[in-house]
Amino acid sequence: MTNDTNHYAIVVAGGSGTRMGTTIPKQFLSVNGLPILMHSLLAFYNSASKPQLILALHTDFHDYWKQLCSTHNFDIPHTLVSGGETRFHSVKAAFDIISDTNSIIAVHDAVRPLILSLLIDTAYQQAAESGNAIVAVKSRDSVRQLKGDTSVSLKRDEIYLVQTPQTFQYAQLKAAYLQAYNNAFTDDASVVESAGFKIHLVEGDHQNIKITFPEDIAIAELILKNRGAAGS
Ligand SMILES: Nc1ccn([C@@H]2O[C@H](COP(=O)(O)OP(=O)(O)OP(=O)(O)O)[C@@H](O)[C@H]2O)c(=O)n1
Ligand SMILES: C[C@](O)(CO)[C@H](O)COP(=O)(O)O
Repeated sequence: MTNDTNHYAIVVAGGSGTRMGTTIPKQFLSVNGLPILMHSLLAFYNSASKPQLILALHTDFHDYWKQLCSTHNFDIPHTLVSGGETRFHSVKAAFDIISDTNSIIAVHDAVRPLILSLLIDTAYQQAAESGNAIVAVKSRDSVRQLKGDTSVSLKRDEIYLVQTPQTFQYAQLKAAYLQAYNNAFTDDASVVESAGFKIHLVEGDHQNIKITFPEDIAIAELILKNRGAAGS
C-alpha cells in the first residue's frame, strides 16, 4: 500500500432489528440523545484515518434518515446507498460504488456505536500491513461446544468473539463479494476467508457491544456516561 491509499468505511444499517422488537429499526433509536447510527458515523469521522463514509440503509428509510440529519444538524459528509436483503447484500451494494482499487475499506455495523476512533485507526493500519484486520475479543467465559448429546470444553484462550470494524484491502473484498451468497456468511471475515484469504485478528474492546436486545441500550448509555465521567 502506498501513501496515497484512500480509506473508506461502509456502515451497514439496512437491518430491521427484529430482536429489538421496536417499530422503528434499532439503528435509529436514541442513545444519549443521538441516534445510534450517528454515534457510529461520528467515530469514523473523528478517526485520524478520515475515511470516506458510505451508509447502507433500506430505501424505505432514506427520507426518514434525511429528516433525522436535519433535526440533529448532522452534516457529516456521507454517501447513501440502498441496503439489501441480508447484511451480505448491504455490504455488497455499498462496496459496488467504490472504484478505487488502492483503497482500504472498513465494514462496520451501524449498531456498534461504542467503537473507539483509536481502534478504527489501528484496524486500518493493520489491514494495510496484513491485508485485513478483524477486531475481536478473547472470551471471558469458559466455553463448551455441543457434540451430539454431550458437550466438550474448549480452550478459551483460543476463542475469539468477533466484532466490527472488519477492515480489508480492496482486492480481498472484491474477490470475496464476487461469491454467491451463502447463509454461513455471518460477517465479512467469513466471506473473505471463503475466498481463500487468511484472516488476521486485532485485539478489540469488550465495550464495543452490538445493540441487539432492549437491555443493550441501557448498557450503552451507562458505558458512554462512564466514558464522559472519565474524560471530565
Ligand atoms: N439486510 C441487512 C441486515 C442487517 N444489516 C446491518 O447489519 C448489522 C448487524 O446486523 P444485526 O444486528 O443482526 O441487525 P438486524 O438484522 O437489524 O437485527 P435482527 O437480526 O435482530 O433483525 C446492523 O447494523 C444491521 O443494520 C444490513 O445492513 N442489512
Ligand atoms: C458482523 C457481526 O456483528 C460480528 O459479530 C455479527 O456477525 C452480526 O451477526 P448478526 O446475526 O447479524 O447479529
